[in-house]
Amino acid sequence: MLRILVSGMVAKTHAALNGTSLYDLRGASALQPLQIAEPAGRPLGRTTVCTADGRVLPSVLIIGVQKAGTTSLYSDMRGHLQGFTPATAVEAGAKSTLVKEVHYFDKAQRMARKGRDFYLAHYPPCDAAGTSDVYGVDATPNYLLEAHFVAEQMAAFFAAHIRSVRLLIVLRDPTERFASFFNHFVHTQLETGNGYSQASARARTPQIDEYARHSLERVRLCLGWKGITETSPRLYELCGNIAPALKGGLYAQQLVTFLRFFPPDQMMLTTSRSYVRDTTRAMADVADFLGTGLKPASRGARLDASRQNTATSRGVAEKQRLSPVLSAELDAFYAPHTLQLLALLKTPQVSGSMRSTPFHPVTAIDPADVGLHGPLAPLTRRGLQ
Ligand SMILES: Nc1ncnc2c1ncn2[C@@H]1O[C@H](COP(=O)(O)OS(=O)(=O)O)[C@@H](OP(=O)(O)O)[C@H]1O
Repeated sequence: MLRILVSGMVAKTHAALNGTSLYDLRGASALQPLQIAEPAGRPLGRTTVCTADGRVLPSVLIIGVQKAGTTSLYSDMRGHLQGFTPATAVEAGAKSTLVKEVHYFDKAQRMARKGRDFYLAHYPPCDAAGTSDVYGVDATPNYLLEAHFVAEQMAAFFAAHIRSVRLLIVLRDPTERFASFFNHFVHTQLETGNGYSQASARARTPQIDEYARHSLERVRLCLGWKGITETSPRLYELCGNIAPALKGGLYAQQLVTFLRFFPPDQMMLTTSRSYVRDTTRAMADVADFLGTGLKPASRGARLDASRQNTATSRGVAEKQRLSPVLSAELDAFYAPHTLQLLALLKTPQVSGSMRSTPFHPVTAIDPADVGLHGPLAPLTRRGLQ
């Protein structure tokens, strides 16, 4: 099964590595200027932004990290923040009325075929939403993972109104994230039989160590083809697609890509460990960042810190754990990239304005929360741009 997976990835990756664009968005309505009722370039504030046809413009985007607790964060924000309007599924045939992941900016074909109106149709009319203080939200954690494509599309979509957007990111120890991603993937395959029968999926369930080893091997092969080293900041861009599970933890380059388009004062970071350690504080920080208030705690209401959406919790598949050896190998693989992340967060342009909580100021970040164990090597910004 691993081979089936890998060959699919390779086909995609070859297209990406050869520099060919898989999709052509020219002429798509996705790229036409967005018409907003208010003057362009309004500063960050706490009033609803309405499109010219009277819809709430999504302005709060939880862009990552996939498998870092974004479902809990989204749920807590819905339950505890004032004026927080989730996306509503108005697509014909949609079964649910609430959507966490709209998946627009990461789906080139969807953007090209369905266009901007499809995206905006997920948000309520301003009249219905109330007079002010309403934030449309799109919580699609894949956006950060696919930063090289998404950031530019998103910036083009918001265009002159880019200052209305706030981006939230939860970081997680990349090795832990890798394991969570793997278990999620196995669970999805077993549940849906995606691409092959459930029986055959069960018989061929990949083992997490084998998968990790294979991912590392494939990336190393790619590094050879590309003539770069394992510590290169270009690894994400040049070899990321060859091993999506590994790519997900290369946070520095994902953030750098977004920072090319979005000012850091519109971005807020937290870590899953910090969020779980003190969820109430994290939520207060999110409220502060968005300029909104916390809803008065209703009786029985509680933050969602205990929520787990693992494969095991749904009883579908047993969650696999990495062996200490593979866990250490992944830690070593990620270490230079995490050092780049910490260096990025300490650069004056970023640390001076990015809302990083609860490790504010940025220098107070606990390296262990993002997977760095042991003494820190001197931080370097080299090659980050
Ligand atoms: N409150 C809280 N406390 C501890 N752990 C939590 C919490 N909320 C989410 N999680 C863990 O986060 C993982 C799921 O992350 P996401 O919700 O971002 O997944 S997804 O990308 O939306 O599929 C998944 O991690 P794993 O259990 O390691 O798979 C969840 O268990």
